[in-house]
Amino acid sequence: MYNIKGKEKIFVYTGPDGSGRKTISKMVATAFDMETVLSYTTRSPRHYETDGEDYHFVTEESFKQMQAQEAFLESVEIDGIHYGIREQDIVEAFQNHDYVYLTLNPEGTEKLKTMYGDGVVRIFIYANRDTVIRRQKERQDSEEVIARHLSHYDEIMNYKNSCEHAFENFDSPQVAYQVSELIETFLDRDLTVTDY
Ligand SMILES: Nc1nc2c(ncn2[C@@H]2O[C@H](COP(=O)(O)OP(=O)(O)O)[C@@H](O)[C@H]2O)c(=O)[nH]1
Ligand SMILES: Nc1ncnc2c1ncn2[C@@H]1O[C@H](COP(=O)(O)OP(=O)(O)O)[C@@H](O)[C@H]1O
Repeated sequence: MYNIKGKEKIFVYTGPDGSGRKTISKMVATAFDMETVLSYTTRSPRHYETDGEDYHFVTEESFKQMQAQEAFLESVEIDGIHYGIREQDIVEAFQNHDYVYLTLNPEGTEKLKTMYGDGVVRIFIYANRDTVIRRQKERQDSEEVIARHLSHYDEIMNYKNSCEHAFENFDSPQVAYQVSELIETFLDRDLTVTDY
């Protein structure tokens, strides 16, 4: 297991699918020196996804091989699909950045929290059921994918109160601003005032 050092933090975005976790996390990351680590998954890419940009899409066989080599820091199976974060990717991300962010389901989030304690900050992003349905329809997820995601909605919402921070995502620029303010509080800035 990778040992988190000094100022290093893992910000984990969790919450219901379609609530806007990835959208918010990307908006926030533009303002800070933080990097994400893509998961490996055995599911096929959706029409709006690209290998190496959204996920590393791999076969069942390669995933199993990676598991056998204990390559994953954390991995889960959701509805028969495997997802995992490769430990070496985390090691490399921390070589150049103090902050790494991930988008995980509550099970994976909880595993990382147990491993790293204060090194992990959980940011729960949510929206009501109708809104997540509408957003998934807008990004043209299939009825089957939407139904699968909705079957987890209530259970995922139950995780909200366990997280350090929770934001309802109506207006993404506003939420991104609020999350950025939160991340600011972790920055170890030199607060000397300079007159120009
Ligand atoms: N624990 C864990 N969860 C993951 C990982 N990669 C993705 N997830 C989460 O797994 C859930 C299911 O993902 P999926 O249905 O493919 O929807 P997606 O969020 O649009 O990719 C989502 O909540 C993802 O954020 C991972 O490596 N580990
Ligand atoms: N505040 C918002 N208002 C309207 N649409 C949004 C908002 N936040 C995200 N979206 C859109 O909703 C969809 C789901 O967002 P995404 O970030 O992919 O969710 P998640 O990562 O939680 O599954 C995307 O098409 C995204 O552009």
